[in-house]
Amino acid sequence: MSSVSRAWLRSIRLAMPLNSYGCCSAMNPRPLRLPHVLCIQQQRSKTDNSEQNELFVPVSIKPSVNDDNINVGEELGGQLNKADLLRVLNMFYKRPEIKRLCQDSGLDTRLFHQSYISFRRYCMEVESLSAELHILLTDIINNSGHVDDIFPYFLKHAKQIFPHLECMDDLKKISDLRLPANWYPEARALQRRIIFHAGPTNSGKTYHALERYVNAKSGVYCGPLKMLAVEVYQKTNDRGTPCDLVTGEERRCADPEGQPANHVACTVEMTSTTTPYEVAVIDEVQMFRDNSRGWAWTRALLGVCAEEIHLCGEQAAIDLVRDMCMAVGEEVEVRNYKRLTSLTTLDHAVESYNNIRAGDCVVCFSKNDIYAISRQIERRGHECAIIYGGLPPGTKLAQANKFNDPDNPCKIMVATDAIGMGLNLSIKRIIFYSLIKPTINEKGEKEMDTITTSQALQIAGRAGRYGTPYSEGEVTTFKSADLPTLRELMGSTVEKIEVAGLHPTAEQIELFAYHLPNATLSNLIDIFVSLSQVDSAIYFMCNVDDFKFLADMIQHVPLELRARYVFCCAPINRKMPFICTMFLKFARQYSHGEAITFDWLCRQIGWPFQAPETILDLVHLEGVFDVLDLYLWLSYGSGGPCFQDTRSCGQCGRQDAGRCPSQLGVITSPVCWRNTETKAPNFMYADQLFPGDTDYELSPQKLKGQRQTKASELLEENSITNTGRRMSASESTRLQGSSVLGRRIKLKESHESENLDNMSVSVGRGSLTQQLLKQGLLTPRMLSDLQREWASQQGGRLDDDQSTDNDHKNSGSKSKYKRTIRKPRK
Ligand SMILES: Nc1ncnc2c1ncn2[C@@H]1O[C@H](COP(=O)(O)OP(=O)(O)OP(=O)(O)O)[C@@H](O)[C@H]1O
Ligand SMILES: [Mg+2]
Repeated sequence: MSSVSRAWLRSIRLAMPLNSYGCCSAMNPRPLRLPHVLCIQQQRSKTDNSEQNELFVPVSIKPSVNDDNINVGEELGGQLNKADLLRVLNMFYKRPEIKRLCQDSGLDTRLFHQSYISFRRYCMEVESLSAELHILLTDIINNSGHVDDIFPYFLKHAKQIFPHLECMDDLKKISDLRLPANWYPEARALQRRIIFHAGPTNSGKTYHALERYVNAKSGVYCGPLKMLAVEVYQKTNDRGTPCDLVTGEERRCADPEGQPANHVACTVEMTSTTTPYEVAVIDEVQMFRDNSRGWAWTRALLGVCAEEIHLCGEQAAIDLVRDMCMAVGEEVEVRNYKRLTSLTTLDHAVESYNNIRAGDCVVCFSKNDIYAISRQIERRGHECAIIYGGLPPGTKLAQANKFNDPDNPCKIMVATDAIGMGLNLSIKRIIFYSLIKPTINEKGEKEMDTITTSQALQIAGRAGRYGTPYSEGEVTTFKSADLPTLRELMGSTVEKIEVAGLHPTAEQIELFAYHLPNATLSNLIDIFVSLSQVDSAIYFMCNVDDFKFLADMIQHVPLELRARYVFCCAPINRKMPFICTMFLKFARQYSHGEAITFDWLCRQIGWPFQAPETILDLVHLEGVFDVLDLYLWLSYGSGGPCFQDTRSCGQCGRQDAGRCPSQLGVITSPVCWRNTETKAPNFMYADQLFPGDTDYELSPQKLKGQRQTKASELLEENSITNTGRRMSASESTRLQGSSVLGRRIKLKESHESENLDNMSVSVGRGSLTQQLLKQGLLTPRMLSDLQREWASQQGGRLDDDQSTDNDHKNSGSKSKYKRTIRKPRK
């Protein structure tokens, strides 16, 4: 981690007084909830100025060129002796009076020292000093002037290399985040009705809010996950209310002509704060406290222009919502709900893969575990649906649909906590494979920590959903040793949510850049965070590490600040080098004004590619999917903490900028899809940077739709499950030594109980069977007939062990088929 990041982290530690997750709250107990005015705090005290000052990087000063070669100072006062000059300057530096004067002018010891070094170098090296300074220095050397008289010249120099000294008050004003509600004048002009649907998981909170939404004249649903936004989009359209879908990477219009519908289901980051709605639903509002995404919920609550706002979430967030709304004079009506079905914590762990049965969902927190668990389950003849964060949304949805489909034999799910919020899945029993989740700490190090009560309850809450075949949910662990911890978590109540996230907006950063034109974007963010003031009784500054990481990565690429800001908001996994490389390439192409065509993209990602054969191939493919997602995200230029807050599109002047088809246009004028003069769609202009294949007749939405389809086809076809099945033992051997991940996977595989040779048989067979089923060449019935026929040809009888195996009882004929074919190979 760079020293800047470290400094920033130090500052954010100070800046986040009461993070409900973090150690800060332990060190710094939360003050009583006092009226706002009383508890507004500056994030750090004056004594912390030195930490702030560390963030300011001196600007190098180029000496002015003396064109006419006339050195007036030298002509009047004679040439300066360098040794004498150095002596005088050092004398100046050592004077305590000067130090005091500097301190009064905002120069702490560090800034004073840096300013002095720069000033000394300037005086010693410059071709000709200003006449006044030259004469003053000559006088001091000749004992006819006082060394303190250098101070005004020194201070002028210091202000040149540290421009913030001139505008500290302005910077503090810009970074004053104490009244975030004032950022949304449209919302403030309304008298909004706020209804909080509070209760445990599966209590019908979202259901009741959505009932109101669907029946309203217009509405926006703001969800925490793309999957949830898609679920609402589909359900709303199914009920005959046209509804659009807006996520960072995707736009779907209910209307074939692309006319916006009155209803929109979006991810919370995409909420428009300028479009008026009758009803807004903001789901999973306990996410206010999320360290990286919390700002999006805060923005949605404070900014959405709706007559009625329905919030759904944990009871733990009620007080916080009340406080936030009280500040703007809005009352909160709370509706409490009870869980609709039972959820029982079992008193025994699962312990063996043989005990996994239909309706089970095994939850783990690492991709390696996903691979290992799904293989073990598939080896026992069960098909698995797999959901984890890194999978593309389309694939996740397909997996969820497959699992929920009563006619699909796939009845076991392996998932990470990506399923943990709001989703309705046909799960009978949640099995925690582990209760330890890796997290990245402040120093960027990986830490293993037990999941929080809220996480445990949210994940467990997926079992026994109302309206599914499993009306009684169960939760347990895989290992017996974890059971007491789970019981403790399940018996705890979620801690009150104290603070909601905030994030600097593009406008604020732009104003900072105006005052500090030489600072890098990452540095501007550091300074902003460090200077900012928040009402710490209610708000905290979200973590901006990812933003800064991307800003550092593209710092050397010449970009306008707004475009740079858009790039840095891209939701990418910075741990994937391939994605980072592509991110840089996108930024470079953009900077050169070169079109980022789909053909160009395909060349970069090596399209068309073959189906992955090893886990490393698969990991790479996931990276490719993310790159396609990034491409789509950039082509919409969406997301980011402030984009939809722009009052009107910079290019076309459209007021409802949140719905402007080219959201990037709202921010970075070069790619607005409308012609500035005529306000007519301007496809050439829009397609300048993210054009479609060749067909400029299509609207940008359609072009993007095409790419989206192409992308999701790739994603679908090459999902992890297919790859997992394709992989054989010999193939996985090739992973050995090829990367850390490869080595880890190899290690895991070598510990797996069954031999890999067997796996390759069943795995390969599964894949062919699936293909045949998919192509319609084989029906499930034909398959079971075939299995029976084959079994009888092979000697017909299942051995005793197999016939009593629980797996077989639950998974039907398919598992028998696999066991039977293994025997001859042995
Ligand atoms: N009154 C109802 N009539 C019919 N179905 C309902 C009713 N209430 C809830 N449901 C259904 O029950 C399931 C769970 O409800 P819902 O998703 O609203 O729960 P929730 O409280 O929002 O849960 P979570 O906290 O997990 O998001 C959904 O499939 C929903 O459609
Ligand atoms: Mg819900």
